[in-house]
Amino acid sequence: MARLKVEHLTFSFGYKTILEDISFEIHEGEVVSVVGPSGGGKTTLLRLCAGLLDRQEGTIENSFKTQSIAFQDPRLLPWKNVLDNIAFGLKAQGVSKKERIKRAQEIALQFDLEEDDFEKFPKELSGGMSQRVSFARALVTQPELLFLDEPFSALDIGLKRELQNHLIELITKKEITIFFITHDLMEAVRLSDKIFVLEPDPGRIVKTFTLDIPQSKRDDSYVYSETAKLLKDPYIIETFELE
Ligand SMILES: Nc1ncnc2c1ncn2[C@@H]1O[C@H](COP(=O)(O)OP(=O)(O)OP(=O)(O)O)[C@@H](O)[C@H]1O
Repeated sequence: MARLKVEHLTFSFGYKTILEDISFEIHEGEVVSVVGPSGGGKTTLLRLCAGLLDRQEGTIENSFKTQSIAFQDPRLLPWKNVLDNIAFGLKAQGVSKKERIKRAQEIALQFDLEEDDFEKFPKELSGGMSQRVSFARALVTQPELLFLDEPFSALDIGLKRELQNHLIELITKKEITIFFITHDLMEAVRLSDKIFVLEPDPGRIVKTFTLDIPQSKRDDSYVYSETAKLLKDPYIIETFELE
């Protein structure tokens, strides 16, 4: 079974230690989120795990065969149109041009992008549309492991829910493993099997919450009541400085 295994990871920018002695495992089919205050090192941890930053101390073993990432800012290629942006990762997989366009069109329509938008360039898109293109680009390659860095934060509630539901479908079909970071405890409760609390200065995982009910069965009242419980947890109170 594929897994991401992190052991004793410590990382500094210059003299500032950002992450200290982080260890955890993510197994195939799991959804794991990291919550914590701004500047606590969440993005740094995700970038290290995704191989976008060079490790300093500790080890990271990633045995997933394919992975992709969606960031908070969409990072689309300005010289490519919507479909070509979505299809970008498929080219590297050796998928034919015809098939790339077909798959990009299918996922674009699933994410409520319209045919009229397919030829548009990033500068012609709204923030929400760009987010959907970025999310579609990350999913079109059907990655085994998906890294998400606050991908829903700039979206309106309806769109956020729609994309979350799309992920929940993939999670329910056991088609994906997800590691994501968020400020939003409700989002973490809606989607995660495990939630790590990252306390800052330097970043350490101080608590892990486990949610046992399948994501597809978590209705709003479950999400609200579990989030309310989390908000009373001493580690959450301390980490987010709620008092
Ligand atoms: N390239 C860099 N060079 C120097 N310092 C950096 C760099 N990137 C991030 N940092 C610092 O590392 C710390 C952790 O940043 P990081 O972006 O990982 O936090 P975060 O928890 O993801 O924050 P946010 O939720 O605001 O995105 C911050 O103090 C930040 O200023």
